[in-house]
Amino acid sequence: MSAPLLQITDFHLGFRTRRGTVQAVDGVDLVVNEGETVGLVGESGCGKSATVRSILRLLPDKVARYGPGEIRLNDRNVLDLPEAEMRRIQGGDVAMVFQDPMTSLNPVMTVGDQITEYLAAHTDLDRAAMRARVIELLSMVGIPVPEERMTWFPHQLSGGMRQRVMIAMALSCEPRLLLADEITTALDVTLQAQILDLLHALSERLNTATLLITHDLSVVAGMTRRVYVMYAGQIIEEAETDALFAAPAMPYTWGLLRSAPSLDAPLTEDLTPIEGLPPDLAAPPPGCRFASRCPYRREICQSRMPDLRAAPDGGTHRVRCWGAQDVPEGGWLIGTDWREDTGDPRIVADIRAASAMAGTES
Ligand SMILES: Nc1ncnc2c1ncn2[C@@H]1O[C@H](COP(=O)(O)OP(=O)(O)OP(=O)(O)O)[C@@H](O)[C@H]1O
Repeated sequence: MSAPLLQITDFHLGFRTRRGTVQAVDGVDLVVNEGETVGLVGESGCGKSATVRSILRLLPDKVARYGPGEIRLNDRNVLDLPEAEMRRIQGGDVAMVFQDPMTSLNPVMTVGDQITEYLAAHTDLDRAAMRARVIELLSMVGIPVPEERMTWFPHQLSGGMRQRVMIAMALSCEPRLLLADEITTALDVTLQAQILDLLHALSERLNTATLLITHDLSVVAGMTRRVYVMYAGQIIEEAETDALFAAPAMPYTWGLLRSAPSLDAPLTEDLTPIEGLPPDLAAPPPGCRFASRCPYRREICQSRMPDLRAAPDGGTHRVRCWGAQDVPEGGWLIGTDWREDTGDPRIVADIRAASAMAGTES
């Protein structure tokens, strides 16, 4: 069997700060296969961006310390590649789209010139062919009258249009892997759905694998087949997306589901945020990193870190939680029905609704 397109193995990343090393990524394993769309979900500050930017080595050299661990792209460890080779990969095999197109687009260049410049750096098309390609790309992402819009500056376009331009640019060289970091966070709900639909359609058409990074679990429903949930620098749960929605095995994931707006709930319904704050990554606690916020914590949770192991529903579902593992050290603290034991029918109903949504749309 050939190696996965992207294989991250026991990857660590530290930031040097005056307070010591902030261990932003702490032993992450993650795989994206050719043509596959995978989600990476977690609250702000959990290390999603740090993980994803490490794939292209985009973090500031002065403060970032990569490793130990490996990030293999096409079976080559990017952490060992020379700078020139990394530049070839950026925008070639791998492209990235960020949350805020205004900071990624040049405000004093027309969008047409920016895409042309990108194409010139990565292809050997002549000027006429590049112009035709720019028009084709803009119309591919649904920008009307592309011949005219390519002469516009970023500030003349709406937020949704700017995000479409970024997607056009990222896909212009038909990358094998697209890294999409919170690309819909700044958009309203209707635009979010449009951009996600567009990305879904284009990545299928071009057979581009996508790593979709978001703090919002509802974004991955219907978009991804598999999802990784990250917390305080670690993967704490991974599963097929519909399995995760049907039976989140870790109280943190369950909390994320409760705090995400459910598409069919009335707008007046309160969301339930997860109480408390993540730990300081410069001095993480010895046990489970979610323990201080977890309503189900026991002694072992605070003193010993659980490994990522098979979840109760089996298959490829894995979870880093003492309460959801069948282990002699103290598993089944919570019991298999703990999600329903809370007596809050709304929570269970929400999980079921989300699961049904994932089931119908995946
Ligand atoms: N340049 C830096 N120097 C020091 N610490 C940093 C730096 N960049 C990020 N961090 C820290 O690393 C941790 C992970 O940050 P990261 O940006 O990867 O999180 P995230 O999950 O992507 O959140 P967000 O969605 O808000 O970007 C955080 O604790 C953050 O404060």
